[in-house]
Amino acid sequence: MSATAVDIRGLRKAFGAKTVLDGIDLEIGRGEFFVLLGPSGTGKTTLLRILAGLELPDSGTVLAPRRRTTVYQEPRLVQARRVLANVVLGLPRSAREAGLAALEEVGLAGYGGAWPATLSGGEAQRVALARALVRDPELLLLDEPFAALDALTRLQMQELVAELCERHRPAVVLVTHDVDEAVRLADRVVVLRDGAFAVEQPIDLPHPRDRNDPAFIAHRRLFLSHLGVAAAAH
Ligand SMILES: Nc1ncnc2c1ncn2[C@@H]1O[C@H](COP(=O)(O)OP(=O)(O)OP(=O)(O)O)[C@@H](O)[C@H]1O
Repeated sequence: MSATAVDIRGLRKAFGAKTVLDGIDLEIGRGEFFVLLGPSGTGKTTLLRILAGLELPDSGTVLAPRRRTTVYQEPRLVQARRVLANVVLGLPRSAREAGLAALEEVGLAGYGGAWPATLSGGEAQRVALARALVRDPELLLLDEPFAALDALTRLQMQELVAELCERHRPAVVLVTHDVDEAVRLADRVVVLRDGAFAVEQPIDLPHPRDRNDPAFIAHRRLFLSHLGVAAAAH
């Protein structure tokens, strides 16, 4: 089995006259937690959509596992189906047990019969995670999955995702605007700017990571400076 989950070579993508991705090369290892940071409109979601098979590149090659799934900023639950039915949507009946186990893993044991409308934002996002988990993805694509949550729930969800990924070891691509989230979770971070990687940095710190650790702060500074934010202000 290859150690590489994702292999992108010379990827280019334009929308009309606007080149969004301009010759991207990227290899992501199995079980690697990879984070894409970048200012708004730099093509992070476009890269994720290409990895999901939802968008085609103009040129270049993209190899990604077929067993891949995306969690979005909003949970995208079917309101007319109960929670468990949402988790196993599109799967055979035999997936029910695995669906219940996935709900338990995300801290929602006993919620299978609930309706989505009765859930908090954080709970709904946990259901979206369970729906991803039950598919046992080799590649988990996370498109700002915590962005709509309050600060405390966001921290709890980051912890949960770190635990789940540690246990199941999918390759992960997380898109975020949150520098601390990137440093907290990533094995490697890139900052995407003007169609290319402005900086690429492994984060080799033990988990759980302490925001006050000088190494954490140094990474934060580096990424903020590449995002065009004055590091001194932080
Ligand atoms: N289907 C499309 N048609 C035309 N332009 C598009 C399309 N999809 C994306 N774009 C443009 O491509 C650029 C990159 O968009 P993308 O959503 O990938 O950026 P992003 O880095 O994810 O932004 P954000 O952080 O704000 O979500 C933007 O200028 C956007 O308007």
